[in-house]
Amino acid sequence: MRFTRGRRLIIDDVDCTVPGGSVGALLGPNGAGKSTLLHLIAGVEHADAGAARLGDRDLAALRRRDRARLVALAEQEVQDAPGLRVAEVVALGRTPYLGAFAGPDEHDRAVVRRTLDDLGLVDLADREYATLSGGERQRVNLARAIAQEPELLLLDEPTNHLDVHAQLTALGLLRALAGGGLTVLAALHDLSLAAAYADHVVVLAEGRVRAAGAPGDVLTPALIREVWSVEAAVLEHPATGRPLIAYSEVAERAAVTSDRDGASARA
Ligand SMILES: Nc1ncnc2c1ncn2[C@@H]1O[C@H](COP(=O)(O)OP(=O)(O)OP(=O)(O)O)[C@@H](O)[C@H]1O
Repeated sequence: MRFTRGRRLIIDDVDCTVPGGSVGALLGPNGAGKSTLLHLIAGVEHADAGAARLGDRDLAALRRRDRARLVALAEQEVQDAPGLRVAEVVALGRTPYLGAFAGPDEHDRAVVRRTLDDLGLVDLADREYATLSGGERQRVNLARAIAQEPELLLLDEPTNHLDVHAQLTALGLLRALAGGGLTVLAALHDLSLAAAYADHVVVLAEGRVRAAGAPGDVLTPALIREVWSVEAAVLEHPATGRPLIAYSEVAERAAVTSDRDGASARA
């Protein structure tokens, strides 16, 4: 997939795959192109070349409503919720399933109730969305996307603003949903959190895939130094055995080269 803004190449022949029914983490420094890639997959932006596929379906070729039944995108802020209460914002996730003049049916209401419960939002259900704290809003945004019951769930920094308990709850829920067949792709900045919850990581740098694969294979000190310009040790979590990244200091900033030979995904 390729995408330019004006004359600037933002996404440069990115070719990556997230296995179905798994949690994928999209990693990379600020400005790497993570949000743009999520927008391209979700159909919010349109690629100059290439396509995002879910199985063998070209997502850009689908009608908007059909695509919304397959793909949900949760961003950090919901802009279109003036005066809406939390339960109403979450119920917006059911819009792709409603008939032209029909209201929500029992299944729609049950999905909203269950999702509010899963994300600890029952007590906030009647609160106005605009009055929520940053972390509360983040959970509502996530709930709205989950209530959409997509096959592919795209999340832009879903743990931003969340306290540790809420982070683990949200990522644990995503893992459970992936166990039921949902495919998740989440842009994350916390490498240890990604390593703890993702089956597959894709590292973007300057609009290109720098590496992709299992977290333990990809997140090496050398790659972290090269992509983020930070010195880090990669330890083993004593309880889970997952990679645990311990940063030590800022490294001299290395130029990201265009050599992609070392990448495990074709870029
Ligand atoms: N509307 C826009 N106009 C011009 N450039 C843009 C626009 N939106 C994004 N960009 C540029 O595209 C590049 C990729 O941005 P993007 O938001 O996808 O990065 P990101 O990896 O999500 O970054 P972050 O971690 O900071 O959220 C950046 O250089 C950004 O400045």
